[in-house]
Amino acid sequence: MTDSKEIMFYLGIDFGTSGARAVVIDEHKSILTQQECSFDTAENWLEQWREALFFLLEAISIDIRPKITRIAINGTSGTVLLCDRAGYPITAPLLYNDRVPDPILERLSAIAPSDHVVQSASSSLAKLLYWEQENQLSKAAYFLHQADWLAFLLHGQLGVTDYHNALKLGYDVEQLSYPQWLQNQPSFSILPQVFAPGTAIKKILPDLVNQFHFPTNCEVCTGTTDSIAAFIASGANQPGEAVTSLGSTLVLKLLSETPIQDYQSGIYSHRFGNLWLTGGASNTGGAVLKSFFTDEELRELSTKINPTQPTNLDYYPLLKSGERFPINDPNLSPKLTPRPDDDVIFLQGLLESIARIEAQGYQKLRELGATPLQQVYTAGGGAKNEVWRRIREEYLQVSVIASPQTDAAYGTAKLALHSS
Ligand SMILES: Nc1ncnc2c1ncn2[C@@H]1O[C@H](COP(=O)(O)OP(=O)(O)O)[C@@H](O)[C@H]1O
Ligand SMILES: O=C(CO)[C@H](O)[C@H](O)COP(=O)(O)O
Repeated sequence: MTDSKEIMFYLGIDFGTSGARAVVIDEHKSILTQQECSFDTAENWLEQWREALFFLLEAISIDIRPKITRIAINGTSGTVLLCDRAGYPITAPLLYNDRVPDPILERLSAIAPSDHVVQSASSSLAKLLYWEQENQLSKAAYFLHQADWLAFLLHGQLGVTDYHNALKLGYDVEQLSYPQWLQNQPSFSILPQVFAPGTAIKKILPDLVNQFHFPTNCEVCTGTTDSIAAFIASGANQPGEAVTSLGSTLVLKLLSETPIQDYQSGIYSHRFGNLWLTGGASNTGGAVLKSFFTDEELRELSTKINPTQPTNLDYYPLLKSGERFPINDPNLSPKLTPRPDDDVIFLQGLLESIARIEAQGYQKLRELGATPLQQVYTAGGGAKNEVWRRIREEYLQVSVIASPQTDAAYGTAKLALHSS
């Protein structure tokens, strides 16, 4: 197989909550192919991720693969694992929504600043401390994020991450270094070295060149998180532009000239070039809708909703107690009653309530000094719901448009395209 010097394609792979997707683009950001697969069960995650990765590579046409010169992968933010010197996982991963037991929170508050984003039972650092307490670290050589480990399967390089994934581990994205309080921890030696998202790290492994016919100069880059990938996909790039991801969870990201950090409301800021992606992730979202309705029912029932007649049902849709944003309260209870007999009205109440939480989130960002909201793009499974878009426009009082591209994998392919 000869390497192609003229034509260069870029592959982005998104590992979301319910499945994985791959998108290949050319230098003009036009999509050449899209592939996807879903995860079958909520167990054996590492095996499922590995299989999904290689399934997606195989699914990309043999005509396209030899021209892919850069690959980047995004994962869910806060999904982490421990592995040994050879990259073999020595624990099952802890997922983005897994929570550590309460005593770990006391350890966290003893070592990290009180208003830091790591002060959460689901932060990456909380998970590291949990494993430390469980005596897992003596066998571990590397603490990695999901995206780091999947990239390792392609380039063979361990101990590397990006500063989007590393934020919830405690990496200081303003100073671009690990803070001293983290460097003082005994587990510091197993933390990954941090690069800008989309940095080319290493060429793809020779075995994979042979197996999949990638060019020998194909580089694997550092990745990002799923929500930031969806933001990049949207094309939003001006302060005041925001992307709401209506996936399993509700995630808000507003591009701001100033970073915002507020523990009480679960707000934090990712570095985004010279700007800041401010926002937070709520536990409400599509997973709650899915617990009541199939996708088909959501589509059907939504067409019967009259958005000009609000229900005034005041729900707080959660699968279980605990909220992160716009109220950071691990004990906040779900509120899903009263349930009307008519499913159309019930769904409308759920959609309105999630829209209200979204509006409260943007309002909070404004109060704390973020660049005022101008326009909202929408990504994720809920983006295709037109009646929800209209309901949300009412609550947000700015225009709400479906992202021209909503696929996180497309955003990650763009990251690979712009990589250094
Ligand atoms: N028509 C619809 N209206 C609102 N939500 C929907 C609709 N169809 C699917 N969803 C929601 O989209 C979610 C899946 O979105 P997706 O972006 O694939 O999530 P993730 O990658 O976070 O798992 C599901 O939880 C489902 O409830
Ligand atoms: O619910 C989540 C699944 O990944 C994350 O918490 C959400 O994506 C936000 O994380 P980040 O701001 O780091 O991208």
